[in-house]
Amino acid sequence: MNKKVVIALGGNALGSTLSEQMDAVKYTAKAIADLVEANYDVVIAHGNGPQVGMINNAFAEYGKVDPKFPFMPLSMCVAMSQAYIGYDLQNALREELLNRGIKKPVTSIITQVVVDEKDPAFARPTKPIGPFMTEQEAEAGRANGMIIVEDSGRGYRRVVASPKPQDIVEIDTIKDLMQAGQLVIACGGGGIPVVKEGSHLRGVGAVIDKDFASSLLAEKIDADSFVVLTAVEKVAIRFGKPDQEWLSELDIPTAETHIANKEFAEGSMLPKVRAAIAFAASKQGRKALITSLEKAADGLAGKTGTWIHS
Ligand SMILES: Nc1ncnc2c1ncn2[C@@H]1O[C@H](COP(=O)(O)OP(=O)(O)O)[C@@H](O)[C@H]1O
Ligand SMILES: NC(=O)OP(=O)(O)O
Repeated sequence: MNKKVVIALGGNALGSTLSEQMDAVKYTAKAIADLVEANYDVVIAHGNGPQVGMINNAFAEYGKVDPKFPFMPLSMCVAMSQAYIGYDLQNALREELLNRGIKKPVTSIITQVVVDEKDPAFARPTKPIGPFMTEQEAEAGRANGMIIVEDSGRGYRRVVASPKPQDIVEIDTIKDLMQAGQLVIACGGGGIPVVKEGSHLRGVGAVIDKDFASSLLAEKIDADSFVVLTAVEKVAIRFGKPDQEWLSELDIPTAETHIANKEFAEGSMLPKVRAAIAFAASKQGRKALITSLEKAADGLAGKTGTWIHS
């Protein structure tokens, strides 16, 4: 039986602009097609930080048409990001698989992810979205009600609430499509954040971390492995320092110690390690891998990357 793998694609797999994305997805499709050829049943999730901010900004004009929405709601912006990233990714994958003689339908699922309205994350926005800004742009954004923070000397960036994912509404559809042999793209941008109100699902203003949403997705489909693909081949301690040490494996207690020692940067490596721990802790034998897009196949073959296990 094929092994089930959930892949979380980071920013380098998609780029930040439309033209970067169109090029990046071709390269990304090759790395994923390699996994399909190696007989993994793959489900793909992806980020949307730059894209969801860009969509939100682009809709600033819309407020003039419909004063009820001075800003396009973030839930709507996440839905749009899922659609246009999914569209590019789906077509790049379809073409790459066809070129290799593999007949496998590729489908993007508009995915809603349930969050808790009482999640403390709503009171403490931390998720950076959109482009970097100058000080003047940041001032203008603040005047429009945005929360904008300075990002470690690199400029200013808008931050929004990022509640933890609780449930995946379309999970049965994802499972059915996998069962039917399809390559599924789901939980894009962490999923459209919704709260349950009886039978109604109400979109809320947040962007869920795609690493946490993909970890939950991996749990729900009972994946053999959860794989976070980012720009580095391995996780390091003392990252960027002269005595930096790349790690090939991490058990959960050691990972927790490194977290307590602030070895993993908040907003970049920390959520990945936490999401990997969540999957590895969810059931005996489950393992998570953090590696680069280029090394995905080698990583799954046990040759590289950082493996997180119980
Ligand atoms: N301890 C660490 N080990 C390895 N990389 C780290 C570490 N701390 C921070 N990083 C940085 O985190 C980046 C991954 O985070 P980010 O770029 O936000 O992810 P994404 O691929 O999801 O867009 C790496 O490329 C690396 O520059
Ligand atoms: N939603 C999300 O986590 O996007 P990024 O990975 O682009 O930050």
